[in-house]
Amino acid sequence: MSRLNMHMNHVANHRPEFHAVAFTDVSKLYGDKIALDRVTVHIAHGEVIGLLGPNGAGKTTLLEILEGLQEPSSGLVSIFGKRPALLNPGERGRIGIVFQRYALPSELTVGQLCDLYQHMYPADPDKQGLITQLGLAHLLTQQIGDLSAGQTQRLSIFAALYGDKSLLVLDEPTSALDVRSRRAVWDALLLRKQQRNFSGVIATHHMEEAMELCDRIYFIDNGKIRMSGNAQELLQQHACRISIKFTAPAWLVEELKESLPADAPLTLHGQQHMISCASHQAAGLIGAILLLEQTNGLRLNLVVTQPSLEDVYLSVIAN
Ligand SMILES: Nc1ncnc2c1ncn2[C@@H]1O[C@H](COP(=O)(O)OP(=O)(O)OP(=O)(O)O)[C@@H](O)[C@H]1O
Repeated sequence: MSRLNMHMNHVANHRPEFHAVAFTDVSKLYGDKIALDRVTVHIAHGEVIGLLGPNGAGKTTLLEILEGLQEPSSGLVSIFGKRPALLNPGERGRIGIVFQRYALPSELTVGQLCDLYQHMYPADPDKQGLITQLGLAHLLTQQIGDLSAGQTQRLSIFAALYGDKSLLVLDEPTSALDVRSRRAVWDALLLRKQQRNFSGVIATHHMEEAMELCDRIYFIDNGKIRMSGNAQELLQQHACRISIKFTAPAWLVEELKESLPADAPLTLHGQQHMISCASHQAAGLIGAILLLEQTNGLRLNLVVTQPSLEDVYLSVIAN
């Protein structure tokens, strides 16, 4: 990295206005419950981050602070260089939100709400395109109060994406969606991202969603950030183990056990045996099993599984 880049990074880390969102050393207490514990998350302009963590980890609390619905107990929060409470209506209008508890006006029809958004954001030319992409075209005359949970969620995503948005704050935006609708929403988000280059923060329980949509992923647990990076970095930082699964008669398993390294345990899962090993051990062990298969004329149904982001997550959260 050049000295100029290093200097710019240093300045950016200490000047919140250089980030779209700066969460610096933020804690939040509900009574004596610590929901966020000295959390620092900086989101660059045009960057979308993912928040992954178990139920009660603090994801919604972080998003609610960002939205100005909660005040932090300590620490600094800024959006485009300002405290959330000090944003003017115009600046607020450039934040697209999907919240679990955010209700749309149930007495309007879908079409009326979309028209209202067109009126609020007259410069956005693509109302019809977004309606079609999000699978809302056949629902325009339906009252919002009569929509299913997934249909309501797709309409909330329309409301978040439509208009000149600079920041998206999405809390489990596809939790109620079927597989096809979820992918349609991802496509719509990625397309708008290409066109608008907004920043964003997405809390989700879907690893695949985080990998598809986010430039960087934060694992949060018990109010603390445990790990962050892009998917590749997270996999590399955390040396996860490879699993080698096979079926074999007991005598062969006993034979194999004698040649296994002490740190590559063999366990039985139903009918399947599994060896969990470090990546540098995998090739040798696979070779040994294939040799046993060949010399004994057996079919051992060997399956090798590389660690996934979900494995990293589970192991980070378990620790
Ligand atoms: N208004 C509140 N009053 C008291 N405690 C709260 C309040 N809101 C959240 N909490 C607590 O703070 C912690 C963090 O909750 P939060 O809703 O931020 O978790 P989350 O990561 O979004 O969980 P989930 O994945 O289940 O949505 C939890 O222990 C929760 O019980």
